[in-house]
Amino acid sequence: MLIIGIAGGTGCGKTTVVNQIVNELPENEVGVISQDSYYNETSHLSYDERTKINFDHPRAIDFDLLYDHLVALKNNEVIEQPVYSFVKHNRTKDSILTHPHKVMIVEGILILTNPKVRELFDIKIYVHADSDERLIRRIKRDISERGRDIDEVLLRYQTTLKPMHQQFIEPTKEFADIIIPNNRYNTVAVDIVRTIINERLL
Ligand SMILES: Nc1ncnc2c1ncn2[C@@H]1O[C@H](COP(=O)(O)OP(=O)(O)O)[C@@H](O)[C@H]1O
Ligand SMILES: O=c1ccn([C@@H]2O[C@H](COP(=O)(O)O)[C@@H](O)[C@H]2O)c(=O)[nH]1
Repeated sequence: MLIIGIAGGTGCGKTTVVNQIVNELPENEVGVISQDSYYNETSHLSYDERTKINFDHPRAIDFDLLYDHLVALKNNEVIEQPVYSFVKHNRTKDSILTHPHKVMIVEGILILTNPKVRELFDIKIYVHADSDERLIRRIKRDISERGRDIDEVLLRYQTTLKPMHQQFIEPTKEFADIIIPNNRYNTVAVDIVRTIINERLL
């Protein structure tokens, strides 16, 4: 199994890059794990308390579960990947049966911050987009897809997204084997990553 970690700040285009890679590979050979599925289970908190969580700090993520799931997949076991709701700020009661594949892609803002998880990656990729570009994309996406308004996104950006990005996310660029510049759609970089995957799969 080849495990690829794709990190980068919110709105940099990780999900988009993953989809571009996956779309060109045979369906049965690639699986995707999202770090977002591994936000801590917080049913013991009220909705208001959950809105105050700092979702951009590494301690918001259940890295132990993510690590256990990746090891299980490596051992050819099927896992139950939790499903997260950005509207409720919590895991739902559902899970997705995720089967091991020749290529497993793990994407998320903080996945390169955890040393144990980082060690499991055969290829580490960091997707870069400038912070103004990321903020614009985040505003548009969170309003249209995640039930937020402009004040919520801007307040969160100033209070947590920006400082956490500088403290935890941007520094993980140094762990990357490949950095994809993604201020514009970068099909050349995606082609290169796909070629590397195909070579490793031979
Ligand atoms: N290179 C790009 N240029 C313009 N918009 C992009 C680009 N990559 C992604 N987007 C858009 O930006 C938003 C955030 O992208 P997404 O892939 O969800 O980022 P991430 O997963 O890193 O948060 C989406 O609406 C997506 O369509
Ligand atoms: O309940 C939540 C949990 C997380 N977030 C934000 O999501 C992004 C990470 O997702 P990307 O798809 O990589 O953007 C992170 O910046 C959290 O702040 C949220 O808004 N609500």
